Amino acid sequence: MQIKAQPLTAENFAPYGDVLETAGDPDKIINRGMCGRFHDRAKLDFGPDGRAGISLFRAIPRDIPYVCDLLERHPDGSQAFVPMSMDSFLIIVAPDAGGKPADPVAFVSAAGQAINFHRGTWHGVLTPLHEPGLFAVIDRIGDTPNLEEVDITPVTITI
Ligand SMILES: NC(=O)N[C@@H](O)C(=O)O
Ligand code: NI
Repeated sequence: MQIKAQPLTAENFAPYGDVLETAGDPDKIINRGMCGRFHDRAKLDFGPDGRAGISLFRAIPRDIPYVCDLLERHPDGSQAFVPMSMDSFLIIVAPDAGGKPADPVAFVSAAGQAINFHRGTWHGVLTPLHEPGLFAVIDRIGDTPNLEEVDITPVTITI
């Protein structure tokens, strides 16, 4: 199967998670007028037994077309990917169909956008498209594995 990644927007990503971006006016002007705060823009969820963690990922950029043959989800918490460079990256998600992923959907972010997968969202692993592939990842730290992985029929993704 081949799919084309669509531009990432808050609307088209809403079934899967949140898009973090400084679009429009800030919610608050702070720091004596020197900073706009886009306040509380993601639904973070770490479950009753977990806690929030920030990790840094340095991932190898992928070439396009990109073949995705694995999806995963985190049943116990959300996961946010925040690029530490002004580069686009590839986001692959899929609706759930009886505990397995349905056909995937792909998005490509604009520079300056970040995402937060809601708890349990089927997704491809972090997929940078440019060096340095450096991201801050905010997700659940806890005692459970919090990871379900599923091999899928390979999907070729273009942009
Ligand atoms: N496993 C891990 O830390 N990362 C994955 O969850 C991922 O989505 O990249
Ligand atoms: Ni993940």
